[in-house]
Amino acid sequence: MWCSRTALGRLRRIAPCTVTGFHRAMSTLPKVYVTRKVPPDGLDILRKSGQVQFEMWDSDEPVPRVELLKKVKGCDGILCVLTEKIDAQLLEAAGPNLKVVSTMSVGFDHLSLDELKKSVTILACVFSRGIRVGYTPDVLTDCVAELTVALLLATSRRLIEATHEAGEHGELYGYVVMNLQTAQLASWDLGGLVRNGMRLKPFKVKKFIYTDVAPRPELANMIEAEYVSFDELAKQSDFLAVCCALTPETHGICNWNLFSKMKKNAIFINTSRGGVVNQEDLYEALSTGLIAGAGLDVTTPEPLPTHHPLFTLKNCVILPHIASASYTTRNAMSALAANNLLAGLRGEPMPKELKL
Ligand SMILES: O=C(O)C(=O)CO
Repeated sequence: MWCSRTALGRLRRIAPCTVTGFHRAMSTLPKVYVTRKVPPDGLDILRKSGQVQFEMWDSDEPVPRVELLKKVKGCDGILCVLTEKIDAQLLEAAGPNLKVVSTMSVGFDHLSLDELKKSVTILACVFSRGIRVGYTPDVLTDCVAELTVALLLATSRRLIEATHEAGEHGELYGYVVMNLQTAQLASWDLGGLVRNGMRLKPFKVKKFIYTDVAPRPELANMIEAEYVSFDELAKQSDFLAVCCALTPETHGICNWNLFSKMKKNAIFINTSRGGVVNQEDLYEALSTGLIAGAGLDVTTPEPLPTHHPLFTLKNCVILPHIASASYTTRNAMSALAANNLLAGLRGEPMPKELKL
């Protein structure tokens, strides 16, 4: 269904055989495909703008690739989420009208940036695709930090395991874990450490440490975090929370090299992207007691197949990528994604544009 705001402010289906003035006006509006049932605030912005006609994959499940390739044909804009690979094949399917890709996510590893800025040859003329990209940083960081803390506590206090024991035991006397008061909490994304650290400080964490491309004392001072090398980070942390973006540099960085340097009591948390972890190495580390536990909000692939070995481990808590899943946050993300899209189509600066 292609939709826009009518003169009466209502959505209507375009009947191809009844071409009225209204329909003619509609057909000149830029076409947008929305790849998921996005929360109401974003949809309202698109509808009320009167600026676009859009069709939406009206489901909480990802749009099948074949359908997506069909639907983007001739579109001026795409509003997507992180399950959609925006790559050469998709850009080819969309065709030369495509001007804006607006992703409702802070992560953009599903977008092939090289392809988006690439030059293409059409009828012997070379054109830069010049596609602009919007994304949604900041509006989800509190929600993600909240989930990171929840996952860290659930994993370290073995809450999921404990719920299964509750029917059989009173006080589980042998069930002891390390708590936060004696712990050193680490991350190699300082922004993430600060956001998580501020929430965990009242738990009386002993020390915060981080590594990054370089020390960032101003931000670090907010929680008195100490800059250490990657090796020291691995050796010293009791809790290691990964919050960095997935890039060629961070791909697979959490591997045997890291796990083998960590403490036996260490808890590993990942709320960034599954791709930063070598899952075979993580399985080995968890199943041989090299580290104590892992809490993963993200995996490769997503969803992780139910027969995956990580699911057999009691000391691995796996969630289905829900870090940003609160009503307020998802609405804010959808609103920002819609505003990015509309600004991009008007040729104006986007509220949050990714510089390509
Ligand atoms: O927005 C993103 O990139 C997320 O992964 C949200 O959890």
